[in-house]
Amino acid sequence: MPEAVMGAMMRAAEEFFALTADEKMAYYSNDRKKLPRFHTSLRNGTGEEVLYWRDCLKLGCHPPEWSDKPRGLGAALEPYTAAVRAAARRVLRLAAVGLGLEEEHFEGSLSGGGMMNVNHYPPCPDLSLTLGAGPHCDPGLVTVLMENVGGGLQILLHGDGDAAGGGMMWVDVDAAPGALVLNFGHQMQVVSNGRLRSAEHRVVTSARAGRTSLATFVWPEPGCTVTPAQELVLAAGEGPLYKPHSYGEFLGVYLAEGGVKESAMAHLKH
Ligand SMILES: O=C(O)CCC(=O)C(=O)O
Ligand SMILES: [Fe+2]
Repeated sequence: MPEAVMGAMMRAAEEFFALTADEKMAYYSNDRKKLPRFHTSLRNGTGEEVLYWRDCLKLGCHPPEWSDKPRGLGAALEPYTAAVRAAARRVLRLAAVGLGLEEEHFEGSLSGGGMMNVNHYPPCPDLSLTLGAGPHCDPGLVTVLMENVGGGLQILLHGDGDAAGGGMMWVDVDAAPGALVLNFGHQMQVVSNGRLRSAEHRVVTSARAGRTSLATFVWPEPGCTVTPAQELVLAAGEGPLYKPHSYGEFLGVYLAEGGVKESAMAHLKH
């Protein structure tokens, strides 16, 4: 992806979070369906042991639109979204071939939807009290992530079950400067009938520096019915692990469940 396209988008995101609180709050809403929407501190509530320190601007990508301050955001959004979708399409074609499916399997309405999280995690003086974002999987097919400061994103590794903690541990995603990070979401696990798993991830805070990240989600159109790929189900003779479902309906359930992998996937299992 052209560095100028990535740089302009990141600068615009940083400028948004540098606006006054009043300017940002013009977009504040608790209505999960609204776009664009500014919100803060994922799942912060009473009785939780950890506080989530994140501000987030949620943007629609179809079409990408922004006409307010900062002006650079409106100009940067379209070329960035187009480049990200092109990168995601390449990865989806490779994934399809790797799974033994037609190269075009994910094209069309299966990958025709999406949106973007523009995230900002302020620096935090006491890391034991906060997370940037709690453990979750993304709901769609693939997420393309760009960050301005390395470090913060962690992924849950599933070991062999012998190690302490049941073989699970959080590991840092150590991306090279300027690299994009891609992770699969729930719908990839469904289509691949469990061969490619949705990746559980979280974000830890830093005492030194704030961090801005852009997560662009590529997912099915809301009216699309998602099923495990027939070829995979038949080839393995194993039966479909997941039920056919409307993506729009699943997204409603996912948002209500707060991103916990088991409860979201329980709605899809046969
Ligand atoms: O900031 C990050 O590295 C991850 C953000 C994320 O997981 C999300 O927006 O879904
Ligand atoms: Fe995520």
